[in-house]
Amino acid sequence: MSVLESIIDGVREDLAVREAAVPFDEIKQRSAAAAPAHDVMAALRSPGVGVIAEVKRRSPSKGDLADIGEPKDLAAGYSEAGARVISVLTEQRRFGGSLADFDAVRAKVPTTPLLRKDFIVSPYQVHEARAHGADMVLLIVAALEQVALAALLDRVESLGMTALVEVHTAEEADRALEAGAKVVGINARNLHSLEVDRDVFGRIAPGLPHEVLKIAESGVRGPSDLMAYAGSGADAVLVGEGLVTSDNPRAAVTQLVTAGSHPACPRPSR
Ligand SMILES: O=C(O)c1ccccc1NCC(=O)[C@H](O)[C@H](O)COP(=O)(O)O
Repeated sequence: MSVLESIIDGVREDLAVREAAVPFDEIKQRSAAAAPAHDVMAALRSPGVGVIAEVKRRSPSKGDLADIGEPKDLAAGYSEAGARVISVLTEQRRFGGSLADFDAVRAKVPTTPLLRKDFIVSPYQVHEARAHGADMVLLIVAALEQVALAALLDRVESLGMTALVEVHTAEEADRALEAGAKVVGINARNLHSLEVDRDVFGRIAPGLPHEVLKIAESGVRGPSDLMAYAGSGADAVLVGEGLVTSDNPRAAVTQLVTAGSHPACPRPSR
C-alpha cells in the first residue's frame, strides 16, 4: 500500500466518525450559513510571487517538525508578514492537524484567505471546510478518480471557494485541466518515495495554460528556492517545513515575501 493510500484509509475512518456525529444535511446547512469565502484568486494574482504559509506540526517524511502550541499565533505572524494564503493541515494521524487548529486560526486571522489542507475524498469534507470558514480546499489528483475530481471541483466552486488541484506528473496535470482546475499545485514531493525533487515544477509548469495559476509546493527552504521556482513560472510557493522549523517563522515569511516582490525576481507571465 502506498503512503497516500494508507493516509486516505485513516482519513476515511476519521471521516466516518464525524459523519455519524454531524449528518451531511446538517453540515450542508452549516456551510450555507458561513460567511462568504474570500477571493483567493485575487489574492494570488497580486503582483510578484506570493507565499502560501503552512501550519504543519508533523509529516510522514520527517516525523515531528515543530511543537506548535498556538497555531493561531503562528498564523497571525504569517499574515502580518504578508502571506497571501495560510494553509492549515487538518489531517490528524500523520500530520497532527485538526479542525480545531483550523478554527483557532480562522478566528484569529479573519481577513487572510485560508486553505484547508487535507486529503479530500468526499463532498462532506468540502461542506465541512466551508462550514469552518475555508476559502480554499486541496484536491489531490492522485487520490481521486476523474469523475470524483471533477465533481469535487464543481462543488468547491459552487460554495464560492477555490480549489488547489495538486499534481505530481504531466499526466495528472492533464487530468487537472480536464476537470477545470484554475489553480494547479505542482508538488515536488513524490508520494511514493517522499523524496523532494524541485525540478518537477520546471518540467510540468511550462505545459500549463498561462491563465492557470501555478503553485510550487514543497521543498522551499529559503528565498533562493522561491527565486528558482519563480524562474520556472510559479505564481506562488507553498511552504511548510522551512517555516515551522525556523527560529523565527514570521521573519522567514518576510524574507520570502521580500524575495517574491524584489525587482530581480522573475515575474509570473500573466
Ligand atoms: O510532507 C510530507 O511528508 C507529505 C507526505 C505525504 C503526503 C503529503 C505530504 N506533505 C504535504 C504537502 O504538500 C506539504 O506539506 C507542502 O507542500 C509543504 O511542503 P514543505 O514546505 O516541504 O513542508
